[in-house]
Amino acid sequence: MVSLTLEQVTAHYGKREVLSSITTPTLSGGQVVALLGPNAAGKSTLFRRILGLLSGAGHVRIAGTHAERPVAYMPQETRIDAVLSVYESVLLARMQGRRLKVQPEDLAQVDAALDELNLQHLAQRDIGDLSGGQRQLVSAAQALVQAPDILLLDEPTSALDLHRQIGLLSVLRRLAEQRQMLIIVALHDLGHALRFSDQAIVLAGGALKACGPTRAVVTAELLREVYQVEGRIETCSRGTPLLVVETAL
Ligand SMILES: Nc1ncnc2c1ncn2[C@@H]1O[C@H](COP(=O)(O)OP(=O)(O)OP(=O)(O)O)[C@@H](O)[C@H]1O
Repeated sequence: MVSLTLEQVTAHYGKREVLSSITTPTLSGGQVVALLGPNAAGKSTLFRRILGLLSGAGHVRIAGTHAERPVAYMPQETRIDAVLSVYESVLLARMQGRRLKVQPEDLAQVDAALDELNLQHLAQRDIGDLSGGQRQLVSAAQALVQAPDILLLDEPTSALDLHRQIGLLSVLRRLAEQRQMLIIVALHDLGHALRFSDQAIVLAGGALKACGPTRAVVTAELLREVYQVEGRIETCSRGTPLLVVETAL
């Protein structure tokens, strides 16, 4: 099974160090990990560092994969390319780094990604004509279609309505289990993190504040210290954790 371990990982833009010595326990496939932290905490930077797009000290150790490209990434910004249809853009994402000749398996993966995210009805539309939320789902499909062992998604629900936020996070949770993928998803909604993630990594000011089971990590103390918000976590009658926010400090 795939696993990811960060050992004293740093990252810098020019001379400015943005991540300071991040070390995590080994994160294994089959689970969803929420990457949490306030604006500018370093979440996107950590994703870029894991992908090898930024340099820095320490080690990003990935084990248990034989895939040519084990990690797929959905960036925060969704690019627009008006000359491609949705189907073509997802196929293009699939073909990156592969043979140029499209195989039946590639087309099957495109259909599967579009089906998973309920995007088949948009398949022939120009990607530049889509709404912001539709574009965000297509971007998720472009990452999913690569059938990675590790999937990194940077705020994939920020443009989605509530129904689609829950839909996407439910799909991710199921796929993590079915495909034994390790899915790391940057989120600002701590309620979603509590409901849909197994583990949480919390960054603040480029440093690791906490890493562990989400319910143990997302506490009233964390809300106060990291988010400057007074609140509490309750459990509803069905056992689902609920975030109750009282006031910003
Ligand atoms: N390309 C860049 N060049 C220089 N500094 C950058 C660059 N990208 C990000 N930074 C800085 O690195 C720090 C961390 O930014 P990052 O985008 O990783 O935060 P984040 O946790 O993803 O934030 P948000 O929740 O607002 O998306 C910030 O201080 C930011 O200004």
